[in-house]
Amino acid sequence: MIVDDAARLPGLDEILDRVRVVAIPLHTRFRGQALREIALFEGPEGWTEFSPFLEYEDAEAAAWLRGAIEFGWSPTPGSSAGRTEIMVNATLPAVPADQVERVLAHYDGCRTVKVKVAERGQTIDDDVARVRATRAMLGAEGRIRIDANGAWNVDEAEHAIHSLCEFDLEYVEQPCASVEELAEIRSRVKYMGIPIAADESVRKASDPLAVARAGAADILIVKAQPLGGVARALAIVREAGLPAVVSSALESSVGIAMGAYLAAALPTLDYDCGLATVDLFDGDVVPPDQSLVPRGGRIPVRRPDVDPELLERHRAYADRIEWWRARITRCHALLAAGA
Ligand SMILES: O=C(O)CCC(=O)c1ccccc1C(=O)O
Ligand SMILES: [Mg+2]
Repeated sequence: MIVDDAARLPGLDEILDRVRVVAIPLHTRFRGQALREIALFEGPEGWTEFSPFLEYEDAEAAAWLRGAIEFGWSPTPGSSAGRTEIMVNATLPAVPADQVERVLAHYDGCRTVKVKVAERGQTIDDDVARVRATRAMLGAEGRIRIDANGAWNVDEAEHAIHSLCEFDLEYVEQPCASVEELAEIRSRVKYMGIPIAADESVRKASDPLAVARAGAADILIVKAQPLGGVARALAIVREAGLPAVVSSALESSVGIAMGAYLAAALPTLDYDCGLATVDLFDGDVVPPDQSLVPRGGRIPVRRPDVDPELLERHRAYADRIEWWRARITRCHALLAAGA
């Protein structure tokens, strides 16, 4: 255990009495999904979000519940260096090149774009066309990072990085699935000066520090909710001793706020954060003046107020609400048992 979790675990009823479940449509499919289901509840410190993806097992989802509880029940994390705004990147799903302009038009003023690559059913030519179109839109000064979500083997990753390096990549996120493969691809492309970032190898690993210990990445991607909260994410960054990029998990403005506080609390923040994904939604749970969609490439560091009317407008169907209540019950039991 790398942090003492000072916060007590609230009782299950305390959570279930307050939980609201919403389903928010996406204007562009992401991870194959066109609808995002999210559970929200209000703790003594404010609203918080629990939104592990539907297919995740309870053991993994329980870490997200720990993160959600921390944000609702622990004092709001303090900011480092007086940061009150966070610079964020646009996130571009693996769309055809002719849709790049339409999707990026949703993001106001982002100088950095993360391009999703290696989508199942697509080829490297699709990735090259998408990244080329992104570079054409951003101009020479924009920053482009790519994220393969571990889909390539080492040879595929090497070929892909060679094919994409002409577009000047800031870093390559999770090109391969395992820590061993990451270490191998990192050493193969080191001469090109393109850093390797680890995402799933941190947030899905039984040991989030293994990737740093193995020298398998140059950069850590950290996400508050999946890592069990801001305090745990900060501890991982501290112990890993690597530069960190704060990202998120396709959350509403409430979950994004958790990420904004993590970004604000980091001692150094050299990279734009993956906290702009509310722009992929057709709807939110907070009023427009409270929203954490980026303006001028930045989001504010604050807890947004939830709008009860929007909770109602996006309310999930009764069977889905029951499903989420059962999931919260199981994950709470895992946390209570010391998971
Ligand atoms: O980092 C970003 O730009 C946005 C967040 C993002 O890409 C993401 C969102 C949901 C699930 C997985 C991922 C990912 O980084 O792989
Ligand atoms: Mg990623």
